[in-house]
Amino acid sequence: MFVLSDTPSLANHFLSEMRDVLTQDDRMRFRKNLERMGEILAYEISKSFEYSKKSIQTPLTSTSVFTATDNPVIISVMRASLPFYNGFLNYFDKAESGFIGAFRDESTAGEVKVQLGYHASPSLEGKIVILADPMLATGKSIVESITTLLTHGKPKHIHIASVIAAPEGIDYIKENISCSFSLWVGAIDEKLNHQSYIVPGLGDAGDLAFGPKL
Ligand SMILES: O=P(O)(O)OC[C@H]1O[C@H](OP(=O)(O)OP(=O)(O)O)[C@H](O)[C@@H]1O
Ligand SMILES: O=c1cc[nH]c(=O)[nH]1
Ligand SMILES: [Mg+2]
Repeated sequence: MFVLSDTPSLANHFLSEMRDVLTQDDRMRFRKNLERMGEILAYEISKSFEYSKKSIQTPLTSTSVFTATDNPVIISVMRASLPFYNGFLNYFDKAESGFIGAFRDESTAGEVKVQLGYHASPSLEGKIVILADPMLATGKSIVESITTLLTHGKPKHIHIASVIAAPEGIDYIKENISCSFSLWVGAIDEKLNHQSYIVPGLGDAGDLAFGPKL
C-alpha cells in the first residue's frame, strides 16, 4: 500500500486545505485540491506501469525515450470522485473512462448500505484499472463498485486510489476483493465514527465539492 503522507510534500498542504473548516467551504478550491491529489497519485501510480523504449528525432539528433505501454481505464465513483478523477485524466492522456454512481444510504442508524446507480464502462478484460474514490470509509462503496464493474471483464490489476482512508475500510476491501489490486492513499486516518464518517477526515466530500444533496 502506498501512503502519500508518509513523506511530507505539497500533498500535505492540499490535504490540510481540504480538511480545515476555515478553507474547505471554498468549493472551487476544494474541487481543485481533489483534482491535484488525483494528479499526484496518478504520477505515483505511473511509476508502477510498464515502459518501452522508442526512438524519436529531436531538432538536433535521434534519441531513444521510454513511453508507457500500459493504458489505464480510469473509473470515477460518483459524486465526490469527479474532480479527483479529472486529476487522473489530466495525466493519462489516452486513458479510457468508466463511471459508477454509488450512494451511501445512512438512514439506518449505525449501518451503511450502498446503492449503486448509473454505470458505464468499457471492457475491463486484461486491462489496468484505476478506481478513483476520494474517501475509503467502510469500504462498501468501493467493494460494491468493483463487484459490479467485474461484470465487464477481469482486469489485469486494479489500482484503488483514495485521498483519505480509514483502517476499517482498508481491512474491509482486503477481505472482500478477490482480484489483483493495490491501494494508493493520500493519508490513513484514525477511525470511523458511529455514523461511519472518517475521523479526523474532512466531512462529506461530495457535499463539500458540489453542495448538499436532498
Ligand atoms: O467507504 P464508504 O463507507 O462506502 O464511504 C465512502 C463513500 O462515501 C461517499 O459517497 P456518498 O455516498 O456520500 O456520495 P457522494 O460522493 O455523492 O457524496 C464518498 O464519496 C465515497 O464514495
Ligand atoms: O468521512 C467520510 C466518509 C464517507 N464519505 C465521505 O464523504 N466522508
Ligand atoms: Mg456524500
